[in-house]
Amino acid sequence: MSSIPVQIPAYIDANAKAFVDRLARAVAIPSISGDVNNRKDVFAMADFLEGELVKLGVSVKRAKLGKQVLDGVELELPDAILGTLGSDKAKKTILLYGHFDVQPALKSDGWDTEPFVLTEDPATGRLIGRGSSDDKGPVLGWLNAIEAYQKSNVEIPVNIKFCFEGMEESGSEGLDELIEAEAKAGGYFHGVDAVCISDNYWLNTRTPALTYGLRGISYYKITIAGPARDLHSGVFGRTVHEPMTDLITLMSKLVTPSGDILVPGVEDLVAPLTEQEKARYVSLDYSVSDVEHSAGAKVALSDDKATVLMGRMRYPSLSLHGIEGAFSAPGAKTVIPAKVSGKFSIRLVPDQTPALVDPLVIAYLKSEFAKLNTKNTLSIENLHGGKPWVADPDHWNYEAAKRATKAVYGRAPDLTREGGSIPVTLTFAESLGVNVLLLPMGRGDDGAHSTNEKLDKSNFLQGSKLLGTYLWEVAKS
Ligand SMILES: C[C@H](N)C(=O)N[C@@H](Cc1c[nH]cn1)C(=O)O
Ligand SMILES: [Zn+2]
Ligand SMILES: [Zn+2]
Repeated sequence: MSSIPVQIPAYIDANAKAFVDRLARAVAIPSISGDVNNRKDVFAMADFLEGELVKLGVSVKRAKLGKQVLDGVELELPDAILGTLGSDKAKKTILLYGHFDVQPALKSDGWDTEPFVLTEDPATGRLIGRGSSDDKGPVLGWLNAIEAYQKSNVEIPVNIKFCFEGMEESGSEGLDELIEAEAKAGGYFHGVDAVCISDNYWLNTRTPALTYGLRGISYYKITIAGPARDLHSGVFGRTVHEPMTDLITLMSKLVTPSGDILVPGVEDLVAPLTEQEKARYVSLDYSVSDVEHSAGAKVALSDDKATVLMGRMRYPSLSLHGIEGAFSAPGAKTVIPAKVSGKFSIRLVPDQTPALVDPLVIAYLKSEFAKLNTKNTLSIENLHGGKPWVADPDHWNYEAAKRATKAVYGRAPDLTREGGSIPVTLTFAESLGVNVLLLPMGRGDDGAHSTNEKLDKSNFLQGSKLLGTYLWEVAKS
């Protein structure tokens, strides 16, 4: 069988500057889905992407997803962008999903450069900016690949459906319902043969990967309130129940410093490990120094590679994210905050689901709060959730991606499970009844969600070739 015509990768190399410039224009739009003040930017990013798709001849339909209440403000959810390119009955139809929203980023968080100015470091070839790796680079990678086919006068060998959303970093609100409706007969996604998502990362900085699992998530906000207003600690200290003291005590009961989850019953739901499965982690191209390199410090929980990998891929984790309402500015303000909210999430693995885990968490928080004998009040909210997902890595969709990886990178990919979450992955798999493949573009040290997020220019270009080659190979399956 034929290989992808050489003009396609050659076009990508020859147009590297234009592709990086387009990524810079995308990064410049601060499309932070979790911030009320940036909702207009998420819409601007949808407009930008729609414009770029239309230039490629994609027929675009914007799907309204309704409204949400965020920080007490009612907001329109960003439109999802659905698209179609090709409708040849003789070809397979591949659905591509990605997201155009990003995590928050402020220079003062510790960035070396402006987060929304894509900055190329000539020494390392890094393209630094929020969303460069997660997920604007990969989304534009699909567009680069399609443009390369068209400008090389090579027919795209599959029909393509697009589903790009602007709420992935905030729980994909509204998208499950859309996917379920559009999967039905006559719907936009009906007839799709397989799904491909480029929205995660290699395990390390050397080996391309295909990913066949994701952890789910349950995200909680617990609020403790008491005094009618913030108080002077000299006047009220040791005089009133302090919400911050209650909150810190409660949050300290959730997880041990070595990562064990203390909520009774949560770890018991985890599917048992088999020797066969353990062997897969042992064989992956990975070492503890890879996690230390990505984290930027020697802080791994274990010196054993398989234990570290399983901590990310097949065991749940509970992370404490932040406290809203607490004093956090510079200086030494002597305040007793009147109301504070702690935020934490649990990454879920088979056989855990939010429906099974949430009641355990809520019952435990209530019982631990009762032990504090405080007169303050506790309220618990579940901000969003999603189930874990695991696919068959021997499916033809994966076999096509393995061939594409070999063709572009000259080596076989690592088969990985990702510690992060893309909740709609399972929705696609279940409602369409097809295989879903995760085909990452960036490296393990990209720093998604972190300061100085980057995408290596070589990953952007080689990754665009990989996505184009995958479309070529999957047509042959
Ligand atoms: C893996 C993907 N690129 C990603 O970053 N997903 C987010 C999804 C999420 C869930 N709650 C908030 N964001 C993640 O895993 O954190
Ligand atoms: Zn992402
Ligand atoms: Zn993300």
